[in-house]
Amino acid sequence: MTSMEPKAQVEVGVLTDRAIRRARENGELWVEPFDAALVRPAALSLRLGHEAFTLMTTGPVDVADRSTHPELILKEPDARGRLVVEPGEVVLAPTLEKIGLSENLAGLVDGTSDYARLGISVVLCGQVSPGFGRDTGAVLTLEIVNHLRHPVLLYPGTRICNLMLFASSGSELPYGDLPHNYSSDHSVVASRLADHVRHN
Ligand SMILES: Nc1ccn([C@H]2C[C@H](O)[C@@H](COP(=O)(O)OP(=O)(O)OP(=O)(O)O)O2)c(=O)n1
Repeated sequence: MTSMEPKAQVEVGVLTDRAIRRARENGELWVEPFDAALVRPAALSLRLGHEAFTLMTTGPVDVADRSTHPELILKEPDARGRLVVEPGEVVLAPTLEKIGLSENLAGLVDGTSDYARLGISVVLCGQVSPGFGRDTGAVLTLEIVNHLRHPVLLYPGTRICNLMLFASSGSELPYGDLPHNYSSDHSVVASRLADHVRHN
């Protein structure tokens, strides 16, 4: 992808379907792979990627101490390519799409209501900063939790969350310029919290 310099003005407020398509056309928004059916009335849907990791703890987690953080254990799909999530398990999985936002856009990502109604949380409603993925594109990381008493089977490659996009007034320090950022991640990356949490 080419670097995204702030270009034409995007519409103010939440980007609706027409504005999302326009933002893609004028380079404010980059999505790969893109499917026109992902564009919703006021959001861009994203699909579950093909890799998943379970968060495995062996003891208490001190957020400031990386050695205590949960380990990311790769999960194999079942024989039919489905992702099995056990009750109470926390699974990190990338979106299928890599996205890139110019400095003029910000986003909020949340699971779709279809999943919430089944007792499955997909993401802890994350904010996506202006400039996220601007240089190379980056996946978003989903934190999938099964709140039911039995396993659930998920289908990689299918729609799982919605990214609401907002026109911003242009960030002075875009996310990709911050240290310790997730702006070039092409797969799930463990929490970097230990790098910047304050030790008292
Ligand atoms: N489910 C999500 C939500 C967000 N992000 C990406 C987009 C955000 O721009 C970036 C950082 O999100 P944070 O909420 O951690 O924002 P901070 O501003 O605190 O960034 P950091 O923690 O990297 O300093 O991670 C993600 O990959 N998956």
